[in-house]
Amino acid sequence: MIELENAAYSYGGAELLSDMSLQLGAGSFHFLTGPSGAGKTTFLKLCYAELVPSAGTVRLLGQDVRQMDRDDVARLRRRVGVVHQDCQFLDHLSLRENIALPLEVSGHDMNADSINLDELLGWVGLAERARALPPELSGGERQRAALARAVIMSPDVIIADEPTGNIDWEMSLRLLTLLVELNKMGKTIVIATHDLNLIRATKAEVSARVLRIANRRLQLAGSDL
Ligand SMILES: Nc1ncnc2c1ncn2[C@@H]1O[C@H](COP(=O)(O)OP(=O)(O)OP(=O)(O)O)[C@@H](O)[C@H]1O
Repeated sequence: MIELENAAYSYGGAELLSDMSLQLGAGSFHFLTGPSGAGKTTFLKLCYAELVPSAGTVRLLGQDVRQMDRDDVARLRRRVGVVHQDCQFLDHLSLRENIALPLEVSGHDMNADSINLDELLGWVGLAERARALPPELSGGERQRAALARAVIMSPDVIIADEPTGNIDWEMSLRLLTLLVELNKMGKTIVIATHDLNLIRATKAEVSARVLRIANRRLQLAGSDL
């Protein structure tokens, strides 16, 4: 699904991530940890072709990101769902409209479409909040809405950047349960998190690999977490 071969990334000439080689296979579940500023968000952006490596190669769904044109990137956006760290919404649209936005932007006929928005809202526990405006939502509701928006196109890969950043433990577990469910449906999952307890709590549910960024390198963390 995602392959890195000696990939590196530099901001303004200073190398932040160096010599990363790794394969994230179809249906795999990966956590990504590392100190603040280590480059987790940057790594994820390389994984969903928001950034292009400054050296080496990143292949997403078999395609070299450096060789993608705008159409390729647009196609790819439908197959890779991203939960962003700040989960921004359009404040003047309801929660339901925000979640449906990726469908509308990609020209789906909302009436003819088989995707059941109400079912998705129910799955993330937000059926009752469908008409609420984003500023009226709690942190946990926003995070679950962001997940619903990321999966509405039925992507093969879901990349989540600190999806439990601003929510309590119980809600974090609930959100993670949703991601585990998606993985059991065959989706490839990559989650950046600081929260090692969350990783530990997931171990019983799913066979996840833990990646760590340290000293500009990507490493596989040991089993001592
Ligand atoms: N667009 C940019 N231009 C220049 N430097 C940047 C840019 N984006 C990020 N950086 C720098 O790259 C480093 C890594 O940032 P990144 O957001 O990838 O780290 P992170 O591990 O996700 O951090 P956190 O855990 O705090 O979210 C930081 O020092 C950041 O300031």
